[in-house]
Amino acid sequence: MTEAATAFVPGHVTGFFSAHPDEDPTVAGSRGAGLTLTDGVTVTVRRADGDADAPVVRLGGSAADIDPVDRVLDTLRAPARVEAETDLPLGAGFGVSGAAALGTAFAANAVFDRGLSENELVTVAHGAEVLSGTGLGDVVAQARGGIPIRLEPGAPEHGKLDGIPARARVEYVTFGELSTADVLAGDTETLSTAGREALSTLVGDPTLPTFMRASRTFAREADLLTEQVTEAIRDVSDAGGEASMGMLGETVFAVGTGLTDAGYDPTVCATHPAGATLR
Ligand SMILES: Nc1ncnc2c1ncn2[C@@H]1O[C@H](COP(=O)(O)OP(=O)(O)OP(=O)(O)O)[C@@H](O)[C@H]1O
Ligand SMILES: CC(C)(CO)[C@@H](O)C(=O)[O-]
Repeated sequence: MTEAATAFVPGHVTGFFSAHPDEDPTVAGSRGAGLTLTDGVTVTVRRADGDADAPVVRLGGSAADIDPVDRVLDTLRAPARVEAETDLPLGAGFGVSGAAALGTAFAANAVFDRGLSENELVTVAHGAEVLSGTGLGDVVAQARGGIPIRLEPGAPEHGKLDGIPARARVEYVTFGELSTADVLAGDTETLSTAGREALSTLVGDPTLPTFMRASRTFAREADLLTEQVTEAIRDVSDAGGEASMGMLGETVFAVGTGLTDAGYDPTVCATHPAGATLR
């Protein structure tokens, strides 16, 4: 009997997206594109030890409420404790909740011997994330790795993914949080129109420079930019680099040394070459 299992899930920063709600959470999702990151979330699932007072989920050592993680445990009928560790900022557009859900699915399947396939586990985590309102496309992107292009929304049996064949150093700074649940619960028509245009631009030229340009146009047209984010993107541009806003957070990400060259002190990572894995 396995007592514990650990999974690693890359972070995912969305550059642009369109929202595609549906009553069926495996059909619901987003189209768009983003970067998966070597900075991610390490998730350990352990069989519950019978201490009813112990928190089910810990994030960075403290008790945490991550709704999609609870849903994954329910779906997999897994009486477990979950420990998530990450260096990524929370609530700032790095897909921490999706990563925690996907890592929980992979690790709980191993611990409780549930016998599900990767696509099935991605479907469980994607559905949990959609029902929680915390994301639409992070889970499928994090399961793929690299630089995913989400051509069709939804879990694996409905969604369709492609990718940009490139690798890059990635820099980021975060000025604050943006509530994904609030944005997704509001009127998403304007942002989705901008997201569809950005996707057609990227599909015509699936390269990193076009991804960065399409993401900047999206952020502007979707009306999501804040003053600090606008200023940082402009600074990077003035220094000859490429940056955009991480959806959905008050986050700026750049490829190469864009933020450093502009005088910022960013966190540095890289695009992640592969998707979520058990350790
Ligand atoms: N101080 C905190 N701020 C924000 N979230 C926190 C905090 N502490 C714990 N959390 C939990 O961490 C998770 C962060 O995930 P959330 O969906 O808010 O953002 P994200 O996944 O990092 O970004 P996004 O969905 O915008 O890509 C949430 O489920 C939240 O419950
Ligand atoms: C909605 C979203 C931007 C939240 O991080 C992400 O899940 C996405 O790209 O679908």
